Amino acid sequence: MSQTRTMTSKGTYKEVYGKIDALPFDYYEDDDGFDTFTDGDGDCGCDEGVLGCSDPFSSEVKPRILLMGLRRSGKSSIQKVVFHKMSPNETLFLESTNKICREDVSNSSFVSFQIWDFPGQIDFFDPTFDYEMIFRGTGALIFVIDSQDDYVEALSRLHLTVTRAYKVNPDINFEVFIHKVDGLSDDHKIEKQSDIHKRANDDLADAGLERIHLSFYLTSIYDHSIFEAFSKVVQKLIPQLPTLENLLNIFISNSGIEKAFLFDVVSKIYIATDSSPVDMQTYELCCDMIDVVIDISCIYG
Ligand SMILES: Nc1nc2c(ncn2[C@@H]2O[C@H](COP(=O)(O)OP(=O)(O)OP(=O)(O)O)[C@@H](O)[C@H]2O)c(=O)[nH]1
Repeated sequence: MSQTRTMTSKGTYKEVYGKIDALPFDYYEDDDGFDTFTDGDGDCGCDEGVLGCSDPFSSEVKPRILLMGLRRSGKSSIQKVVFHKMSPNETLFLESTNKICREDVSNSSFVSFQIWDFPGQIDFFDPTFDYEMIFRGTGALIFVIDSQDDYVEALSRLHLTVTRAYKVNPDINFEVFIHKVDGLSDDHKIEKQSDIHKRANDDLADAGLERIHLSFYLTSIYDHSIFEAFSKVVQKLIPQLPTLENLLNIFISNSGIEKAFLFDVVSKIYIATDSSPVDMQTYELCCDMIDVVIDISCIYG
């Protein structure tokens, strides 16, 4: 199969498929029908010692996280900011995604999954798309809604996506990111969240599908909310989570430490925490401390 696989300095692998209409049926087969390109950052090569990527081309099946939503809702920005450390302002210059972009995130034995970024404009329910294959191997479907835009169309697309996906694979975790909330006041945020929550659940109830559970998050790439939301999405895909939580509970009760997070240092998502509630300020402080440690280790390392 003609495809490009590159590794960025952040420990992520990326495969880009040229033509989305070539993806479905022969996805895993050799096929020269794919156009290819790299991620363009010229940032290839695996720094094995730092990132611990012992087997970069392992064929092991990883949980799949899909990023879906209307055009310009912010899907690629989320991926770039969380996994490529792109600064939020740089996302203003991102071009629209017109190809399904699949990326392996393999930072540690716990953080190992694939992200599939879908172009906003595709109709993946077109009969030529093998959406069954896509949903069958999916662990989480993140649907991004631009909260600064009118979200009527986004809600109907969300409903369509979720109902189709659920029929194929009822085990998918459905995660809705109410995104770009940086432009909203606190009251407005809560208002939008409850409105979107209500409308999305009403649509499901009308279709007799109230058993489908949607989780909602208020997110923005301009603060830590996107990292926190992604942390929660990833945690649901980690089978060892209860054990990790228990270990952290034991750790804080024996050490007198107030709060413990187990971080993926590369992305700054936390893969587990003890069972006391997460206070956003503590999480932000820990993220900043990680940055300080990395900066200092760069100076002296
Ligand atoms: N204010 C604000 N703008 C954001 C946020 N996230 C993304 N954006 C902006 O939204 C615009 C679209 O972002 P993209 O990431 O290209 O959107 P996309 O969903 O990948 O778009 P397609 O590739 O066309 O499907 C960019 O100008 C981003 O800077 C956010 O949290 N807040």
